[in-house]
Amino acid sequence: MSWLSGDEDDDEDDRKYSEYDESSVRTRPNPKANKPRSKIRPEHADAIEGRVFSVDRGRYGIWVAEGTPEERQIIAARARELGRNQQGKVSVVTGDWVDLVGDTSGTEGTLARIVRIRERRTLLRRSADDTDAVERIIVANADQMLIVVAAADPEPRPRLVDRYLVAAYDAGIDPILCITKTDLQDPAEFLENFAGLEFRVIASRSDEVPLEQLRALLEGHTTVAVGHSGVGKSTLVNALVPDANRAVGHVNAVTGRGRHTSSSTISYRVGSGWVVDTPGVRSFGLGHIDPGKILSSFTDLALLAEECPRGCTHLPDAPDCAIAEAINAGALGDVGRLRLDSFQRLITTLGSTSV
Ligand SMILES: Nc1nc2c(ncn2[C@@H]2O[C@H](COP(=O)(O)OP(=O)(O)OP(=O)(O)O)[C@@H](O)[C@H]2O)c(=O)[nH]1
Ligand SMILES: [Zn+2]
Repeated sequence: MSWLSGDEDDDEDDRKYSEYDESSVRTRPNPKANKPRSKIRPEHADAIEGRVFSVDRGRYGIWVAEGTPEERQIIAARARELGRNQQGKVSVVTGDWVDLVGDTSGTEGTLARIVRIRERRTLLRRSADDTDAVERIIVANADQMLIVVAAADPEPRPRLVDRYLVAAYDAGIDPILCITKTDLQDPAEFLENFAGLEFRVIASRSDEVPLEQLRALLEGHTTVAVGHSGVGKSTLVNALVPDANRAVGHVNAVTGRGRHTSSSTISYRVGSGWVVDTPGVRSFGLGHIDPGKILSSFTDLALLAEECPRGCTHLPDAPDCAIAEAINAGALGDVGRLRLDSFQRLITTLGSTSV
């Protein structure tokens, strides 16, 4: 865990955390890096690509030619040829890169067709609850998760943050923790819960939103924002996104539909980055998650686990767990114990018995 700050005074903290802070420098500077490439098949060779920013009852709002003079928003529907998979219709979700044919002019009243979904780089999913193995996709191609939690009012719950972390690690998405309402409470004590984890932390208060730091974090990335109701997520997004950038407004003007009635996400453009807000996501079940993937997000622990007995749970009561043995022998220094504790807490979150 590392604090992010524009403040020079924090150099000391940076040094303190630097030994286990490798993930915070794992940035992806190339703004196009989260755009998966795939070969255009011969059919629809004239298709153009675009990125889905809204989903509303079978109509998809799509940005095309982003960052060029031809940049525009268009509305599209699914082409029949998109087909079905075992779960039913192949779904197009916010964040998907798609290939489009038909009228792609973006002129009012026109409709393009989505003929292909490009390979997804990440997929953030949830189940209705922890026992439900049916997964729902929240967003495709996000590479960061902004976990918004209030320092107080509502009282922060470490277990809830754990759940978001599990979902992020499972999806291969970098978590960032944003603590709001720091005017009400010093978040230091709460943050001790995460001392063994590698993620970036940013503090915010509504009278002093750290806009520059946030914009720098979001630039060039697709960031999905999650948080419990009342934590101040809207306040944060409102400060970050002037009304004019709200992509969703344009779609409503074209379709004449009510404001994001049935969509559970709303996307905003911030510089060359995207923020996908999830106000409609009420629960975050983890029934679909594979605990093995959580371990692989802890690369240092995963390496030690190679020596574990088959079927090792890596939990405190696991006999001969090689991770625990190595850490007790000082393998990862002082932070090793904290990391193992955090990892164990996360997999216990899943109620899993085997990793
Ligand atoms: N003291 C303090 N209050 C804040 C801060 N940020 C937001 N609030 C207040 O907290 C309440 C909830 O803020 P919202 O931004 O609506 O929270 P939200 O997470 O979007 O919640 P939902 O709209 O329910 O999803 C509002 O009354 C805000 O004025 C902050 O930094 N400090
Ligand atoms: Zn083990």
